[in-house]
Amino acid sequence: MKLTIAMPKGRIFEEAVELLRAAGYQLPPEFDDSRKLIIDVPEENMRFILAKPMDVATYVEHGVADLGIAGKDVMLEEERDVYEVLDLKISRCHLAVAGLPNAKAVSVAPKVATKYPNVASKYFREQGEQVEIIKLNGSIELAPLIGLAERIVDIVSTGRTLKENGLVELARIQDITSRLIVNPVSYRTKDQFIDDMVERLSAVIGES
Ligand SMILES: Nc1ncnc2c1ncn2[C@@H]1O[C@H](COP(=O)(O)OP(=O)(O)OP(=O)(O)O)[C@@H](O)[C@H]1O
Ligand SMILES: O=P(O)(O)OC[C@H]1O[C@H](OP(=O)(O)OP(=O)(O)O)[C@H](O)[C@@H]1O
Repeated sequence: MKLTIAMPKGRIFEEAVELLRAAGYQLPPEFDDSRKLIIDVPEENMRFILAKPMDVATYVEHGVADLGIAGKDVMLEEERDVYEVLDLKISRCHLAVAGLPNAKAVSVAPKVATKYPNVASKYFREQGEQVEIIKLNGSIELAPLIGLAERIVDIVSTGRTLKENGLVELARIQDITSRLIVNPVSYRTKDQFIDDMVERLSAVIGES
C-alpha cells in the first residue's frame, strides 16, 4: 500500500519536511532543491505531490492525495470535506483585521479587502457588521493605502508588513497553524498507515 501526500509549496514546505524527517521519514535531497511536482519515495511507500497551499485540501478532498498539510486559514476558507487529524504546530501566524490608524468610520458597508472572502464574511456577520468584501490575491496591505478598502483581513506573522506600511491591527480573528488533513475514504482504507504517521508526528510535536 502506498500513501500520497499533498504538500504545500512555499513557506510551509521547509518546516513540514523538517517535521517529517524528525519523525523518521527518509526524504531524499530532492526535497531541498527541486522543481519537481511529484516526488516518489519508494523506500517509505510514499508519493509526495507539491501543490499551492490553497489547493492542498482540494487534492485531498478529491482523493488523489490521501493526506495533506494545510494551513488552518485554508481549512477555514475552503471548508473541504476532509478530516483534520493533527495540529502540526508549524507555520504559526494569525488572521486579523487591520487598517489605517484613526481611519474615519464609514457609515454604510465599509469595504474589506482580503484573500479570505469566506472567513471575512463570516467574521463580520458574527460581529453584526455589514461590509462589502473585495477579493484580492496578494499584497492585501496595499488596499487601504490606495483607497480600495477601509480595512483588510489577512495573515499576520511578525507584524512587519503592517508596520512598514503604517497599518495597525484592529482585531485578532484566529490563531493559525498547519494541520495534517486526511481524505475520509483513505482514513478507513489506509488506517494503519495513517495512524502510524499521526503517532510518529505526534511524538515529535510532543503530543503523544
Ligand atoms: N507570514 C505569513 N504569511 C502568509 N502565510 C503564512 C505566514 N506564516 C505562515 N503562513 C501559512 O502559510 C500559508 C501560505 O503559504 P505561502 O505564503 O507560501 O503561500 P501563498 O499564500 O500561496 O503565497 P504566494 O501566493 O505568494 O505563493 C498560509 O496558508 C498560512 O497557513
Ligand atoms: O506579519 P508578517 O511577518 O509581515 O507577514 C504577513 C504578510 O505575509 C503574507 O504575505 P506574503 O509574503 O505571502 O505575500 P502576498 O501579499 O503576496 O500574499 C501576508 O499576506 C502578509 O502580507
